[in-house]
Amino acid sequence: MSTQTSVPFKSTVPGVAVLGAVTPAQAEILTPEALQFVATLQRIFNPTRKALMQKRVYRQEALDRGVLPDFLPETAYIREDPNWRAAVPAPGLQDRRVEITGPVDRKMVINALNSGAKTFMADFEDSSSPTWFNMIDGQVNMRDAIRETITFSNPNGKQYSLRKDGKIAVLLVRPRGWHMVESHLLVDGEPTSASIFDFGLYFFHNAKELIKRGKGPYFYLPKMESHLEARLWNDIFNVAQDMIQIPRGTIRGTVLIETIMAAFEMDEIIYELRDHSAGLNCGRWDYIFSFIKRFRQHPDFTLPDRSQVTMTVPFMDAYVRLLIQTCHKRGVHAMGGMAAQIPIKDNKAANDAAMKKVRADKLREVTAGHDGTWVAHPNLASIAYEAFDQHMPTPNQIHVRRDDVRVSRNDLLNINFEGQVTEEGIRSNLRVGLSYMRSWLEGVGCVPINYMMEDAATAEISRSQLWQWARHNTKTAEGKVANAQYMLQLLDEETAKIKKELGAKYASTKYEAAKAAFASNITGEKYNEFLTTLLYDDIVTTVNSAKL
Ligand SMILES: CC(=O)SCCNC(=O)CCNC(=O)[C@H](O)C(C)(C)COP(=O)(O)OP(=O)(O)OC[C@H]1O[C@@H](n2cnc3c(N)ncnc32)[C@H](O)[C@@H]1OP(=O)(O)O
Ligand SMILES: O=CC(=O)O
Ligand SMILES: [Mg+2]
Repeated sequence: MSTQTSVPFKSTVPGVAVLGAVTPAQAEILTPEALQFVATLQRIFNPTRKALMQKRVYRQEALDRGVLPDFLPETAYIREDPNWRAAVPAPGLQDRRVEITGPVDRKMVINALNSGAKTFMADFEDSSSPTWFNMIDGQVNMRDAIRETITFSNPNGKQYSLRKDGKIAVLLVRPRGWHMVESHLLVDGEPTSASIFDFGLYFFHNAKELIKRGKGPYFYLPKMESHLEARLWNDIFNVAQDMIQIPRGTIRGTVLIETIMAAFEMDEIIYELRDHSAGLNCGRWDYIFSFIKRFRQHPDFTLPDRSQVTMTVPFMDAYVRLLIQTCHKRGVHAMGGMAAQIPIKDNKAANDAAMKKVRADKLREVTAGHDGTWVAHPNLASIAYEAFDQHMPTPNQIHVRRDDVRVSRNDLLNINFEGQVTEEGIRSNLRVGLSYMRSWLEGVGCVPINYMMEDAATAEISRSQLWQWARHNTKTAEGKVANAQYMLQLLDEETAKIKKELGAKYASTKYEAAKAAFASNITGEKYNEFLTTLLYDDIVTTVNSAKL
């Protein structure tokens, strides 16, 4: 834990080097057996991971040439077969009407498990800055949470422990996506896949304990772009279960459909994972990001201000409907997503307006047919319960089939709706991007900005919109051309405002580093696939130089 001193760690496992310093508690995670387990998965599966990442590059080249996505002809037999079903919901996952999410920080893990939500998605991904400390400490926190020994003493004197009434949320874990590596663990001289690192350590230490306690190792699987990427997870699940000798099919994974490419492969993704599937989730924020990213070279796919890209615009509405229909056809949960509004403490009227938006979002989800939803903050759980309890009397509504729904390729790509790019929209994206990147570089992956939750996915939207608008010299509502020069001028102005607000404190923040990285991302020239991979080297803190 944070009060302990971190020291270098020497691995005794052949071919495995730990380059991050650890506290004594963190060292308990890095047992030779656990490191060997992760190394085995890495050796078997990392080549496939890398090949799949290369496929994404080729696919982008085709998109840039104008080959837009479509349902795959070669997997039509999977989509068109009405008879196959995925696994039945695992113990503790039948009723998921309210799921709280949050980073793997010790205090927040306790608060989330105590929040009254049905489940808690502990997030190594969008809401975590993947510093070595955060990632390895998160594993300590997961281990202690599962064994119900987790406690926390806040420096302000407040003590935290788990509630004793048996109403602790069921745990699901979201490992980092396929695109990330963990540079503090080398296997045969190469950084480990961050997905394999997060999954492997969590699974190795906790799978049997979870089963003993009547649940299982449950995951959320982020940012996939194809059913072949889902197949990779399924293969890993099979080998991991075999290695610790638990039955195949014990693991459950809920896949976030949060890329435009995956939207065309929903059936196939469930099919690949069918013995391990716990359904799909509408990862709305990454989905918007992906839409902008993948179509960024096409001026006719330019979206208006971020605030105008709501869940009811045609391409978002189509994606929701297709996801619910697909999940229920295959007997699995169709989970909703995250409203970005969070409680506002110092302004009742503003808080009421924000809560009204959350309520409307949850009502939309439950009446559309979702089986549950996400909340970003414990105080939002009751609003989500209200909507789902009123409209979903059963533990889920998987039995409600939506065979009447027809969603075509054109529907998934339909951006015919009113909207504008405004100077305020540009400034808002600049402030979000700058402030979020600053926090991320300082080790915090989810922050309130202007009373909204901002995380890696929402910041990516802001960054990518600016890039796309500059790339196509988009005209603003005020009649300006939003080219690179304009973006950089507004970036200077917004940074100056922040500098003035913070005064002397500014110098001790990472704002300048954030600004430098941001500036190179908003001119419409070189596009980086992810902000997180771009910035990752800046948070790497290796202490051992040994590269095996
Ligand atoms: C696009 C996506 O991927 S969405 C999923 C990823 N995003 C998330 O998971 C969002 C997680 N939420 C958060 O990180 C936070 O709620 C924030 C950053 C948005 C707001 O945080 P704050 O401003 O600190 O909230 P606030 O001050 O109101 O917190 C009050 C209490 O609730 C706790 N809390 C707030 N959010 C959470 C949460 N999601 N889980 C557990 N506890 C929480 C705080 O730790 C604090 O506890 P304390 O009173 O014991 O100190
Ligand atoms: O992970 C969720 C999202 O909206 O992105
Ligand atoms: Mg996401």
